[in-house]
Amino acid sequence: MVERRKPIWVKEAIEQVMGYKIRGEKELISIDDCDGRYLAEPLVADHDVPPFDRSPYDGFALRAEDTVQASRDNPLNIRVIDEIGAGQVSNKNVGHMEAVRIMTGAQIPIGADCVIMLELVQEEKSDDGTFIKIKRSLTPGENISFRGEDTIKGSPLINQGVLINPGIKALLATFGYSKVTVGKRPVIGVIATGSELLQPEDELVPGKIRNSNGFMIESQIIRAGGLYKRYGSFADDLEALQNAIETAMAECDVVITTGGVSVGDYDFLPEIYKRIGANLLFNKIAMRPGSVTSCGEKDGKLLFGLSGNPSACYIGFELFVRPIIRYWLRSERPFLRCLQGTLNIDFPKPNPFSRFVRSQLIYKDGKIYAEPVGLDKSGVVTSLAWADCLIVLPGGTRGFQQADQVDILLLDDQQGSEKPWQEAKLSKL
Ligand SMILES: Nc1nc2c(c(=O)[nH]1)N[C@H]1C(S)=C(S)[C@@H](COP(=O)(O)OP(=O)(O)OC[C@H]3O[C@@H](n4cnc5c(N)ncnc54)[C@H](O)[C@@H]3O)O[C@H]1N2
Ligand code: MOO
Ligand SMILES: [Mg+2]
Repeated sequence: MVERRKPIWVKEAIEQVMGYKIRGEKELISIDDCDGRYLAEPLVADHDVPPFDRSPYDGFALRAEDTVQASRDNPLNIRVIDEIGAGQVSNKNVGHMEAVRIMTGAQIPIGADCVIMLELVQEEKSDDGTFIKIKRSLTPGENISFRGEDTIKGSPLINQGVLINPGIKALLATFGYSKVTVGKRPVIGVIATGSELLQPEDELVPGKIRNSNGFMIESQIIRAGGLYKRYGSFADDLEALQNAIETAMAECDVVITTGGVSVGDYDFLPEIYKRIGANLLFNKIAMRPGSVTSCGEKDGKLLFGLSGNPSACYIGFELFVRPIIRYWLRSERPFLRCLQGTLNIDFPKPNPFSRFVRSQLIYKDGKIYAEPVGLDKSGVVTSLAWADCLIVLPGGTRGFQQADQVDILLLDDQQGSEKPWQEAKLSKL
């Protein structure tokens, strides 16, 4: 008699997994290597930016009070007493009816309180020196980028656990972080199971397919911010598989297998959980696809048994493994971000369980829509390539119509969410 498994809610499965979440260690790395990494300490401005009052234009720095009488009919002559480019500092004090020729980015000289652009003055050189003719008045502070106008010393800028993007990298350089403290990446072991599996370079032969899940999971690990360790694919051989899993559990922070978790004759994962003495957190979840997604814990480490069906495998990773990786990387927002939007087409399939539909986001007339992509079957692989979100359709519903409001989980988003999306429990388990 085949065992009957008791399903649990997705929300509960996430809670069970997060019961074993771990914050990873920190490491100090070169700024050159920080792309794609997560800040392990908050970034605080340790000085004002800009650090001095500076000119935003190529022009002349002068005193506004000297220009009060200037007009088209009454141009005033102002003596140019110095010239500075960015990086230079004038040692002259700008006095009455004096100006310093200044380039964009240069520090405003003492005495000056405004800048006029080069295009707005006429420059005249004579034996008596260089003068500019000013035909308009200026106000104090005009055309000055003030010290601290971007950010002031002590301002919190970026939280820990945030992905270092090009803008954050610019801040690291601005504040002198030639080395940066980031979260050490968890090493996730990846094991594909199945006697039908070939390598990408292998020719197809009858009955066999290429291992796509292994590569997909590795890519999902990278997207989540972790490191993968590839153990390759294994035939459905209990002893060999158990060996590989035990080795991976010893060498990695988390281990993922794909395939072999259901009730088939060659689905050996359930037996392996028993044999290695893992504490089985769940082996059935009220969701589609991915209902067979399993997870065990051994000595504080998680062993995820993702489905062999590509779409189920993909979704199992995003819902359960991703938050573990993001939490490890010190994120305060490890879960998928959820938006509410409008279903763009009918989806008539009834849902006994919560359904996660591979979909694409669409922005139309200022509103958010989502539309399923490809065939909605667990064994389908192609739709994954087009999906940038998952529409969540609650279980216990009889299908959905165009214009219904739905929850949408974002797949490529880096911001994340503090909490998992709110699962609607409309059906009975
Ligand atoms: N009698 C039942 N049969 C099945 C049930 C059930 O409840 N009772 N559940 C079905 C559901 S739902 C799913 S999902 C699958 C899960 O199967 P497994 O996780 O045991 O995976 P496999 O049997 O090894 O493979 C399933 C499918 O996926 C293909 N596969 C496997 N690994 C890969 C890979 N690395 N890359 C690409 N494709 C892979 C494999 O060839 C099979 O076609 O069980 C249902 N059956
Ligand atoms: O777990 Mo299966 O993917 O529900 O189809
Ligand atoms: Mg199976």
